[in-house]
Amino acid sequence: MTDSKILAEIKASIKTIPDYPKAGIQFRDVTSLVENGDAFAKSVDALVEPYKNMGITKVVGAEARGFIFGAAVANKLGCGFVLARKPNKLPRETISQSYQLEYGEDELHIHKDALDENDVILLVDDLIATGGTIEASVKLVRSLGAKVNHAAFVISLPDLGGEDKLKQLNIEPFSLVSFEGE
Ligand SMILES: O=P(O)(O)OC[C@H]1O[C@H](OP(=O)(O)OP(=O)(O)O)[C@H](O)[C@@H]1O
Ligand SMILES: Nc1ncnc2[nH]cnc12
Repeated sequence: MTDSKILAEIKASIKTIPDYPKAGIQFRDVTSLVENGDAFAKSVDALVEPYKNMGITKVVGAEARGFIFGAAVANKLGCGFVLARKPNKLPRETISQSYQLEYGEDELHIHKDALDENDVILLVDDLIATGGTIEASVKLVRSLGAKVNHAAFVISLPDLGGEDKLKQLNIEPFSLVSFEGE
């Protein structure tokens, strides 16, 4: 368990931008955390901690902010990192899944040969809001036969219901900091 003082430092490093990218959205900007070397290192350590002895074979992270933390967590766990990318970015054969966001809709692709039934996956992203992105990632991973029951985030926005959606998919969510009613 990461110390609450460290978690408070991590939270304080995240800037909030009102009305970005649309009116009414409180944008929780993880770039300000990543720009702070100490907060970035502590965030990655805290994300890795619960998964050290869980037999994770690969981390999956979604473009673009999921790449930052997903790759760092995979490296610390000593496993591979699989990129879930927006359309027309991956060169080999892919499968795809469309999804809704807090402020739009999109589609994620994953290489068909990146995972198989022997893989145990940890999903990593910077933030969970509606859960649309991570639900699409769960569907992609499971449709390739890999096992996934855990997802880790730096930031949770519980008011948007994403963590509840994940529990219905039999995914245990874990997040470092939460912005609720703020
Ligand atoms: O829980 P959700 O409602 O799906 O929202 C969370 C997702 O939204 C953001 O990504 P975005 O699609 O804005 O793309 P980016 O990483 O390229 O900025 C964020 O990095 C998460 O992946
Ligand atoms: N409110 C928010 N802040 C930052 N990233 C987001 N992705 C979806 N909702 C977001």
